[in-house]
Amino acid sequence: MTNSAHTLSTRRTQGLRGTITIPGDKSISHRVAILGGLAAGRMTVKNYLCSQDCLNTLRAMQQIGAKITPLRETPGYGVTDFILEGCCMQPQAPAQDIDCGNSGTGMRLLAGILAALPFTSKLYGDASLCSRPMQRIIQPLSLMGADITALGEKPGCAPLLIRGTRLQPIHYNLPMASAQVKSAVLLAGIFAEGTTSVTQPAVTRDHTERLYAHFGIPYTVNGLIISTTGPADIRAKDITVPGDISSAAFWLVAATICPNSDITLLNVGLNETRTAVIDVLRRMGADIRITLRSAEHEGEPYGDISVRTPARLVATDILPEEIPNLIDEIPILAVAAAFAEGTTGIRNAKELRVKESDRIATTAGNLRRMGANVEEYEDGITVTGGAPLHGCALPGYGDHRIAMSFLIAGLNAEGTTTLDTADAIDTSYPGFASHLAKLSR
Ligand SMILES: O=C(O)C1=C[C@@H](OP(=O)(O)O)[C@@H](O)[C@H](O)C1
Ligand SMILES: C=C(OP(=O)(O)O)C(=O)O
Repeated sequence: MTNSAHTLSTRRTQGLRGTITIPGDKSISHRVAILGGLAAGRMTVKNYLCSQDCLNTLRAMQQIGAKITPLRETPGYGVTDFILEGCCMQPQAPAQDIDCGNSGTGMRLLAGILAALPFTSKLYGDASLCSRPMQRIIQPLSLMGADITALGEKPGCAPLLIRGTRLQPIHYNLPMASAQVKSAVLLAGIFAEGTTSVTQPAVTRDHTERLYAHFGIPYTVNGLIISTTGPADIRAKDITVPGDISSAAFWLVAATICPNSDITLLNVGLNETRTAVIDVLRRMGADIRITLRSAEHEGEPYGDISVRTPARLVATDILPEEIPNLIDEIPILAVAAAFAEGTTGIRNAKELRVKESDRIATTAGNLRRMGANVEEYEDGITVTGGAPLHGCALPGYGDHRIAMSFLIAGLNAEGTTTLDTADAIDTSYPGFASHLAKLSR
């Protein structure tokens, strides 16, 4: 691997070897900052993800009154362990506008609580975030009585001006399988008097619900309907964040497509609403072994994963119900598909068009540039494997998952693969480059 300003490059490896510890889960870290930052009391947070997205959410909570005391700092990475003292539901108005950076999760979840707090706040982000749809949270929150104005150049987009007010409970039918929208409504529901519920069209990641159990916030799950009853108290309680399976996914694929690989990933979250990537890779023939360390550790299962190069890789169709549970892993799964015999179908995934980049277009475009056979559809792609990939200079589109996916593709491609805007990787996986260097030595 080579490295300059904002580009990173990879070349064909002799195989990946070694053991790494996967950094904290991004989705859980955002939610711990928000709920812990509102809670009554002090809690110890361990293994928080020190990525730009999650640091922005933590800073937002500090702006409204949460306090942080660092406990452990990993040089070059950040403070993963700290004491978080919540504002005990008595937040203060932020002195400055709140920067959500590149994070859809941060902005949408924060909007859910700020809509109910007794002050005006403004959420902004980078160019990518300010082009992503916010109407999907403005609509249900407005039904609850929220006063949110989208100030962006693009209609329905950030910056968001939020004038906090008293909210009413609602029942909301989620029009898309989005854990962010579900969570924004459920977070607002903590403040509304009565029962707020959300019916999701398919199972989406359930970290919000698990954290409600952890922090003593009332909630029920009845099939696809999740309900909470407010106003609720939040009791501070220590927590350790498991490793992020969406970050582990890059190595699951790397050790599957590169001959002579044998790696172990420690401390990976194995919540079943997140593990569809493992099911799909196993169907394709990947040799993945799991050692469960704990079936329920503070509400989330986690374990170690060993991966080694399989004999052969075959195509599969990703099922519609699997899509929400591997939505962020689709670019790297598409890379795996380029190494599989046959045609892999990835459809029913039009949500990918509104991520940090249009991931249908950016994944298809970069695979084609490397020589893969790809068909693009409105709701996904098909990839026919077998054509050898060749390295080239590729756009990263400022999208962390696109940059990491194609750096992994470069590990089994002819020549050099270079990604621009690779600094975006810090959005979710600071330490990716050093893990790459460690495993592919
Ligand atoms: O709730 C969350 O933490 C997330 C939900 C997903 O987004 P959607 O809810 O928009 O599908 C995912 O893409 C994102 O990285 C994190
Ligand atoms: C889509 C992602 O995150 P967010 O929506 O929080 O920006 C992601 O991490 O791939």
